[in-house]
Amino acid sequence: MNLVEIRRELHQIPELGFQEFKTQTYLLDKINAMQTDRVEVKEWRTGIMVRVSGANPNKTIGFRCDIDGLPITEQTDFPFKSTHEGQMHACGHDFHMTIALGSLKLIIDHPIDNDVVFLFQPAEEGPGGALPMMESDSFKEWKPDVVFALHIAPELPTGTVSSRPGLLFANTSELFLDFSGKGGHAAYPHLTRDMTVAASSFVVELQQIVARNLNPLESAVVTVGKMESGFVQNAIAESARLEGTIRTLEPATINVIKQKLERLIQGFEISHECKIAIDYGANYYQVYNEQQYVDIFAETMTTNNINYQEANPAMTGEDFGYMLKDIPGFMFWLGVDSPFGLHNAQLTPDEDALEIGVKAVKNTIQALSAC
Ligand SMILES: CC(=O)N[C@@H](CCC[C@H](N)C(=O)O)C(=O)O
Repeated sequence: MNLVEIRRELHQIPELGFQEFKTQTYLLDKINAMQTDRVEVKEWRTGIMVRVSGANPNKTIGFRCDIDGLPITEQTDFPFKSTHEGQMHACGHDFHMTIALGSLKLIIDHPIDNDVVFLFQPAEEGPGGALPMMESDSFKEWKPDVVFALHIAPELPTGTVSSRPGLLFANTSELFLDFSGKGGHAAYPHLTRDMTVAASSFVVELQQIVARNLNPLESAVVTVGKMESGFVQNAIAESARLEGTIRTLEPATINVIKQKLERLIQGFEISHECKIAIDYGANYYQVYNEQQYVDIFAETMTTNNINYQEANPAMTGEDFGYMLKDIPGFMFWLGVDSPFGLHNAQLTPDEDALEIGVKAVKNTIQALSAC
């Protein structure tokens, strides 16, 4: 299987959450080409579940990958850059899918005792595919006893993997705020309520929630990643929109931040004479790794000459956290040595990491089967 070719083909067709139609067709073609009588395939919305029957099964091992891209315009000069304007695999899901396909092929070609389920999950970047996938009858029928997943890590060297027992990724909540007030002519500010000014002040004030309302020992991040307002240079904007995300290490801290945010909104509605509608979008539960499985993973990596390094918790979010809330398992970082990080329009992961990822996943499945 040519992993680099597959990754490049997938890289060219990034699609947003629950719109991964071309991606699903591409994956199904590859999966169907591996079909044997031990392989069953189910489609779930734009995702896919594949079960490979073991020779003598008494449990099911699950490996999950995410398949969606981001609304980011790629800024690389690669001949295989995204062909979908304004969309990019800027979070490495092209790598995750390729590694899942490569490992699936090895597990089909080299049968193990236990059943293995490969989950190609849509919409990780939003609105979240893990939870609805888990609620499907297909998932319940093939529910794994242990599950794991990986994520590329641009800041780690190729050949290194990393994880930790306990909390790996944060709790997250999306944040969408719509400001509306009385717009008008740029020359008459006293007759209007300027939503560009209101939203700009709000972004600055928002930072005080973490800095001045939370216990400094409770880690949290509030980021506004997108801001829009107005129509033209010489009119005062009647509307503005902020799009962001809240991240915390403790699940309960998210609610503390939301309460403070809502009080801030009340104050802004009075002082700026406007309305502010709030939508929390998708909320993801923390990724919490089971010690026992991280130990097996670390030992398996060392035995297979892959460098294992203990990770720190990160403020990234992952809806895989919902799977780990229900099923024991873990997630790990795969080093891809990119000078540009996740969600950067110039992310350039090292393709040598594909082989290492396949080796890590295949050997981990075998180790989990044997334990
Ligand atoms: C690994 C990673 O980068 N995951 C995303 C998950 C996004 C969750 C949601 N859309 C949000 O922004 O809260 C991340 O941004 O961490």
